[in-house]
Formats: sequence, C-alpha cells, structure tokens
Amino acid sequence: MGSTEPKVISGPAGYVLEDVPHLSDYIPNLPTYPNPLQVNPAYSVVKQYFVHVDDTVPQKVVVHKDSPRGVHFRRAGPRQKVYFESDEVQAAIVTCGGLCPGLNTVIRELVCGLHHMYGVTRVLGIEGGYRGFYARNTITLTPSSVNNIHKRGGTTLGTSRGGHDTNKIVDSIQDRGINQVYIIGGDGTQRGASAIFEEVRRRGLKCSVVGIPKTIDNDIPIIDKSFGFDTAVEEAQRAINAAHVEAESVENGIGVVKLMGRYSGFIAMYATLASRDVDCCLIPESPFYLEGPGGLYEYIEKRLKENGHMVIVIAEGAGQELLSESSDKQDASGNKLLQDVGLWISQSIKDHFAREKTLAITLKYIDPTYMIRAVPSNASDNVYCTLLAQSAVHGAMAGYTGYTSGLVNGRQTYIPFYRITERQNNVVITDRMWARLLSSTNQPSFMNTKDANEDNKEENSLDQLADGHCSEDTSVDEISHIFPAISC
Ligand SMILES: Nc1ncnc2c1ncn2[C@@H]1O[C@H](COP(=O)(O)OP(=O)(O)OP(=O)(O)O)[C@@H](O)[C@H]1O
Ligand SMILES: O=P(O)(O)OC[C@H]1O[C@](O)(CO)[C@@H](O)[C@@H]1O
Ligand SMILES: [Mg+2]
Repeated sequence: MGSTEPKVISGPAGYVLEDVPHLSDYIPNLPTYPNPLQVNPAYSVVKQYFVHVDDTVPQKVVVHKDSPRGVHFRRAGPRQKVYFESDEVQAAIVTCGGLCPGLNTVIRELVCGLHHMYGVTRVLGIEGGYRGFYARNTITLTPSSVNNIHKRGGTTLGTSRGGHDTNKIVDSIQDRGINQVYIIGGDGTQRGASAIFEEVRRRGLKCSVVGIPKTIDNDIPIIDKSFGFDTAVEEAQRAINAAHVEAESVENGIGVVKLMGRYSGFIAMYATLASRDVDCCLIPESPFYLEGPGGLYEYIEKRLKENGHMVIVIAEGAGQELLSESSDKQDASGNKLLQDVGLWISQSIKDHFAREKTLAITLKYIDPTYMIRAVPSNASDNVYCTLLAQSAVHGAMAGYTGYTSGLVNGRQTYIPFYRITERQNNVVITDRMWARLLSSTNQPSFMNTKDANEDNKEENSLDQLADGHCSEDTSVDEISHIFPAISC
C-alpha cells in the first residue's frame, strides 16, 4: 500500500474540499456512538453546537467577482456521531522539536478536553519527544496533574530533536493499545506525524493520528499563525526596548537584537512593526549587503547623523550567505546549524566604523533568542491553544485522522498533513506587509525592481501550485489575517 491518496472533493463554481482521512476509509463497518456532549450540561443549552457535516472553511477570503470558490478545509468541531466510546480511548500526547510558548497549555487542554468533554480518563504522556515512544516509560496525565502547567514555559513532557523511528513508534502505539495520538510540533514533527499515520493505516489500526502545529518561527503554511507567536513577539519587545535605551543613552549608539527565525523572519518583522523603535529589520527572505551605495553601512551612517542612535533587529537566518565561515553541521533532526549572525554583524559594523573613522560608535548586542521562547504563553495564546486542543480532540473522537488542527481565516479546521508539509511559510517581501515595514523603518529595501519582479513571478507560481488557481492575495496580506479574531 503506497501513501494515502489526497481526498479531494470538487463542487460547483470551482469549489474544492481538501478533505482529511477518516478511520472508516480503511476500516469497514466501524460502529458509531452518540456524542456524549449531547448530554453534557455545559453544552445542552448551546444551540447549533455541533458542526454541520458539510461545513468547510475557504483557504482564501479575498476573492474577485468571477473567482472560483477555491480550496476549502473541513471545519473543526464536535460531530453528532463519534467513533470511540469514552472508556475505549487510550490517548497519548507527545511534544517534539524546539520550545514554544503555549506547549503546556495545549497539553493541559488536550487532557482536560478529553476528560471533561468526552469522559476519557486514560491519557498517557510520552516523554522526551518521538524517541520517548520506544525509549522511555509513559506517564499518566490527569486533569489534576496538568492543572497548573499552563503557567510555566517549556513542556512538562520534555522534547527532543531526531530519534524518529516510524516502525518503533508504531510498534509502541500498537503494544500500548494507544488509539488517539496527539503530536505537537513544527514542520519536522508534522512530517514525522504523517509517516506515523501512513504506517498506522498500513497496519489497519484503529488509531487517530493528529498533529498540532507548533512553531515559534511561524513557518508552517496554510494556518493563520502558530500558537506562541504573539507571546514571542511580545517578549521580543523587552529586548528591543533594552537595545533602544542603551543606544539612545550614548552618542552614536547602536543596539543590535538577534531574534529567532531560521528561514522565516516573521518574529523579527512583527516585533519591528510592534516596537516603532527599530530602524532596520533584517530577515532571511530579504538579502542585504553591507558596502557601497544602498548598503547597510551607508544607511547606518545616515541614520546616526539624523538621529544620533539606531536599533537593528536581525533574524538568526538572515545574511547567512555573507558569513565567511559556512558550516555543513546539522542538528539531530537534520536542520542546518546556523552561524551567529548577530555576533558577526555587530563585529562587522564595529570594524567598519573603526576602519573608516567616519563616526565613533558604541554598539551593544543583545541575544534574547531562547528567552523569548521559554516564557509561558500570554492570554491570547492561551485562548488559541485551548481552541486548538479542543478542536483536535473533537476531530479524533469523530474518527478523523491524518490531519493537523489549525486556524484558517479565524476558523478552526482540519488540514491534511500533505498540505502542511509540502512547503514552508515565509515572509513574502513583495507583499504589502513587508512594504509596511519598510515604510515604518525607512530602511533600504536592498532590492532592485528586477529582483522584485522575479520574486513576484515565483510567488504567483507558488500560489498557483498550492491553490490550484492564481490569486493576488497572500497569507500575510492584512494584519487582521495574521492576528485574526479567534473563533471556532
Ligand atoms: N521528514 C521527517 N520524517 C520523520 N520525522 C521527522 C522528519 N523531519 C523531522 N522529523 C522528526 O520530527 C521531530 C522534530 O523535528 P525538528 O527538530 O525539525 O523540529 P520541528 O518539529 O520542525 O520544530 P521546530 O523547528 O519548530 O523546533 C524530530 O524528532 C525529528 O526526528
Ligand atoms: O532548540 P535548538 O535546537 O537550539 O534550535 C533553535 C531553533 O529552533 C527554533 O526556535 C524553531 O525552529 C528556531 O528558531 C531556532 O533556530
Ligand atoms: Mg522546524
């Protein structure tokens, strides 16, 4: 049996549903049961609590009069029928990859959601990431054991990179009688979840495999934003404020702040837009150069002469091609290990002004990268984590599998794994959001019109590939799209 064929359903006027797999796709005659929420006092007063079986959410909300209706995803939420009896469920939760604010909230809400909404009492925690399935004992998670964990940063289950052995993991799932697996992690983790789903399906196991997208870099496509992102942007303000205070307190002061973002500069972009104290934001998607007209040194000199101080925010993946020592080293998951661009740029700026003797500068470098991802999630991320976790639980109970639970245009949806893993979410520098940043900082774009047109062409063709039709809209087009009102 090869990998699962995408379930794509077409409708009138160009409607397309990119549906998610269901246990009944490969296990015939599965019994169903009434959803216990029907008699749950918390929900009995709510009208239309159950999601209509045909409810779907459009991927793109900006359309033209004659646009096809386009790609849709299945709307998340409770169904009238469920495919598991409460006492039949043996759930497992695992967290993989780097830390992100909100991991503990998601764990807590999965445990509490399963328990309080569906009467599921058997929930296991897998410790230390994927390898914990086969190399560690499990721990029992109950509403009382997770009651306060959302107040702490990190993950109470522990996490790791590497160690994904699909067969050993599915053996462990089978041996322990696990029939719902909740896998919280970034792009690598979701690829791992997809492999687990394929193997579970190949073995014909009645086990829902559910991904919950976690990435501080906001590099997962389709979804509006990842949980913890708002918290990270908020926490970054503290570092930027410090850099600004240091810079404006001395003559020709420069504050340099390095933020996370391996390949996607979202944290740097939003932290810059939020702060207003940043004069230059450098991200991996926007190549820059140091010397000559239009270069960074020229801009720094101009800014210092105008204003007496400046703040530079640099994402860790920016300008890697400029560093002389390039390394092929990888972490245990195969991610490229990056050079410290913050240190490099700070030293380069100091050397330049020492050499040129045009201005006597004072530069302070602040690296808060791990501090911004180790904090507990803020209030809005906590709400988001709760909705994500509850949506994930509703889907598994309804028999869906092989999906990532995610927010699309402010609605909770189930997205097939292949759409989550097929590409990375990046800042589109030919988009209006980057233009807003450039006009807010007044920094050079480091780009000529020819480059911009080339990038535009690539983006449009990417959009066409991803969505099956051409669209001028992109996922980071409007603030309201990235910071949507959360509803389910
Ligand atoms: N293609 C893949 N197939 C199976 N497993 C994978 C794959 N890529 C990564 N993994 C596994 O997923 C886990 C997490 O991957 P990774 O370290 O890349 O972090 P991530 O989930 O991308 O999170 P982040 O990058 O946000 O920290 C690791 O245990 C890794 O072995
Ligand atoms: O936790 P590690 O292995 O140091 O990795 C850090 C990386 O993890 C992330 O936080 C998420 O991918 C990146 O921004 C950063 O490059
Ligand atoms: Mg990753």
